[in-house]
Amino acid sequence: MSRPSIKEYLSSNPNAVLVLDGGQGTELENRGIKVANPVWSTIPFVNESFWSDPASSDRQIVKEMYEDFLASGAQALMTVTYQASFKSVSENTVIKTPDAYVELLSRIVAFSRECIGDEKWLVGCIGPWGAHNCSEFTGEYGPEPAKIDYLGYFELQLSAFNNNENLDMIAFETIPNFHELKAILSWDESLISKPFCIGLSVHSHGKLRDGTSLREIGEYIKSLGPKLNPNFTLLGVNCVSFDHSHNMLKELHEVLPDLPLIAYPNSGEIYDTVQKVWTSKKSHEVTWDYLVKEYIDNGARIIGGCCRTTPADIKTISDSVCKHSK
Ligand code: MET
Ligand SMILES: [Zn+2]
Repeated sequence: MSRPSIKEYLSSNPNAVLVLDGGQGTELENRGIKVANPVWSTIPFVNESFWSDPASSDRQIVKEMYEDFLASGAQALMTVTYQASFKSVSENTVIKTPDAYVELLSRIVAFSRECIGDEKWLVGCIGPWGAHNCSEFTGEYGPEPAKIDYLGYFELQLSAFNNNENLDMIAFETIPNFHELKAILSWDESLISKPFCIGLSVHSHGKLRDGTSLREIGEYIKSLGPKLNPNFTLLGVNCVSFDHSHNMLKELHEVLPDLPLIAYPNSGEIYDTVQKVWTSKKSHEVTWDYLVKEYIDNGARIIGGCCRTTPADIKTISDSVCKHSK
């Protein structure tokens, strides 16, 4: 393997800030893939023609997306597996058995690795429990969120990713509910056996979608002390409001000054859930350059973009990271 462990790289290069890629799902949509279905951006991989037809246009589109993110300066790139839990895949596609599911994930990861080469870090993306019922931006997990079997939901995807040498890190993304976060943080090295990061889904007013304050989350993590899984590498926010994202990082950094943070907000556009379209209205009060500096000043070690951010955004981020990191 020609790249170092991402965790070791971050700890032995304390001033390094890595550039992540942008929103893969919406980028594939921009490039013509129809993602409006229960497995969202994973849909192209579910069709057998993706693998069997060398002229598959979806294959070409995914490849070109990675090429463009790489050319923009991304050093860590994510698999397109946000809505690819066993539940979502087995209930909504022809892939029904655990074996066939694990094979699907292994093919996706191998293909993504082929696209990005051996030098870059590949991050296995896992959406939240709420991704299967579209509650990741409300955090409303029903009357008894503490009783949900989070491990049962994640287990197969998690173990497939743990066992895949092509993956350098696992990312739990857009986590909107404190019970879910606590569950993930309770899993030891036998359950999460490689470096992992957690992106929180935070409302623009600065609280987790379920209303928990970021301070409370930080205090909770501190209270875990040595019980924390040593593979826990970064905490941060993803798919949050562009204009408010720096304040979220600041709050996390204040309470967890030694923990490396990760930030990848969305473009600032709003998703209209009725019309199922993104409003092109961006209310940018700040610029990427401003945000990147704020993120770095507040402990960010990985910076990228989430939904509706494009290779052009990643290029801007990458230039700002060069400018502001030491
Ligand atoms: C709803 S957030 C989605 C994050 C995921 N990494 C994607 O862009 O596909
Ligand atoms: Zn997103």
